[in-house]
Amino acid sequence: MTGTLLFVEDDDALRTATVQLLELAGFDVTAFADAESALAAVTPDFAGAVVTDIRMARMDGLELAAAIRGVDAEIPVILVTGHGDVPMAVAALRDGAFDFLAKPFAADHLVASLTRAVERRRLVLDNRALRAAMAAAEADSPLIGASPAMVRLRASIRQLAGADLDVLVEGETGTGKELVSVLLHRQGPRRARPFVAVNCAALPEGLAEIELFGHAADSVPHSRLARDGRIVASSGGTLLLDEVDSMPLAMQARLLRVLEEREVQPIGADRPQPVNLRVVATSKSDLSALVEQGRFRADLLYRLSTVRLRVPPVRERGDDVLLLFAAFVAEARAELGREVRLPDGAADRLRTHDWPGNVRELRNHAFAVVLGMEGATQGEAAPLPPLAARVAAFEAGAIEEALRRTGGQVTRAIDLLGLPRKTFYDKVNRLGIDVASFRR
Ligand SMILES: Nc1ncnc2c1ncn2[C@@H]1O[C@H](COP(=O)(O)OP(=O)(O)OP(=O)(O)O)[C@@H](O)[C@H]1O
Repeated sequence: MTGTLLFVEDDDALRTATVQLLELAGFDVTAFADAESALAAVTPDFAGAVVTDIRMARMDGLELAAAIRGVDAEIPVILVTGHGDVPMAVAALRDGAFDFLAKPFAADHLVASLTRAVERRRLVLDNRALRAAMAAAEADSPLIGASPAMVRLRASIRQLAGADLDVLVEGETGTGKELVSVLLHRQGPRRARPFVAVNCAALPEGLAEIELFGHAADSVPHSRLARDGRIVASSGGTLLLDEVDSMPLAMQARLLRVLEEREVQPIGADRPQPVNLRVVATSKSDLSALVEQGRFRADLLYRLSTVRLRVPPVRERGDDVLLLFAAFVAEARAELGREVRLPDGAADRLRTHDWPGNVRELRNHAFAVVLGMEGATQGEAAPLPPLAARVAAFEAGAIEEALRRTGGQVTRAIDLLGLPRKTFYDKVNRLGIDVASFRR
C-alpha cells in the first residue's frame, strides 16, 4: 500500500473518478463529500495525508486546512484548486499547506505529490516515536555521558546484561560502579527478580558470614530458627558484591565455592543448597596487586574476572563533567526548590578540577552550590555545557536508540534517522559507537 488518504470533493463524478485513480495507484482512500465529515476523521496520530478541493459549500478547503493544523500542524494537506484560485492556494502554502494542484490535474503529478506527502508524514511520526522512546530510555538509563568512553561503556553494559555472565566492575571511588551494576541487572533477563546488594566493606564484623551465607537451625547462639543469607535471598536474581576488595580472606574461600559450584552452604548446615544467581562484583583497588600482597585469593580473582568492565574516572571523560554538573544542578534545583546563579568561569573551574571523588564529588558539589554553600553568586548566568557537547550527547542517544530498535541493522537505522550513509558512519566513528554491540 502506498499510503492512507482522506479525499474531500463535493462533485460526485469527480470524487468517484479520482478515488478510482488513487486506488489504482495503491492508496487506501476514504472519500468525503464535505469538509466537516472529513475533519471528524482526523486525529493527531493520523498516519496519512489529506487532499481537499478548495471551493465547497459551508466549510471550504482553506478552513479545513486550518482546522487540521489545529489537530496536528504536521498532517500534510494538499489543496486542489479551480480556475482563479491559485493566489489563494499560494497563501495557503505560506500558512503551512503541503502542496496545491490546479484542476484539471495530471494523474502522475497528483500521485507524485501524494506519495511525497505520505512519506513525509511517516517520517514525522517515526521521529516523534523515536523522541518518545529516547525520553523513556533516558529515564530508564541514567548513566549520563557523551564521551567515547561512556558511549562504549553503555554499549558494553547492554551487551553484557543480555549475556547473563558474572561481571567484575572496576573503577575509582565514586565513578558509578554501583549504578553500572544496577543497569546490568535491569537490562538483563533477571530484571524482574531480586537485586541484592551487599557492601563487603560494611558487613558487621563477626556477623558477616551469617549475613551472606545464612545459618541452619540451632547452629548459632540465640538463634533457634534457620535463616537465609543474602546469597539465598538473591536467588533467581543478581547479587552485587560491592567493594569485594574489602572481603576478609576466610570469606573469600566460601564465596569461591558459591561461584564455582552455584551452591551455598549455610553455617552449621550439613548440605549445600543450589542457588541460581548472577554475581556482579565491584572493586576500587587493583585486585592483582592485592593478590601479590596476599590480601586477595588468586583463584577468586580468576573466577571473578571472566568479564571486566572498567568505569573511567571523571578526568578521562572530557566535557562530560559539564553534562553531569548541569544534570545534578537541575536535580538539586527541583529537589530543593531553589534557584541559583553561578559565577562566570564556573565551567572552566569544573574542567580544571580533577575530581578525585569522581561523580559522587561532582554531585555533592552541585548540591552544595544550589544550597548556596559554595561558589554561588547573584546576578550572573549559569554556565551551560558547550553546545557541541550537548549536541554530541543528543546525537549519540538518537543513534544508539535507532540501533537498539533495529537490532543493529545499519540500513534500517539510517532510514529511521533520515541521515545520509556517510554522515551516519562519520558520526558513529566520532562518537565511538560500537554498531556490532547492538546486533541481536
Ligand atoms: N554517569 C553517571 N550519570 C549520572 N549519575 C551518575 C553517573 N555515575 C555515577 N552517578 C551517580 O553518582 C553517585 C556515585 O555513583 P556510585 O555509587 O554508583 O559510584 P561507585 O563507583 O559505586 O562508588 P564507590 O566506589 O564509592 O562505591 C551516585 O549517586 C550515582 O547515581
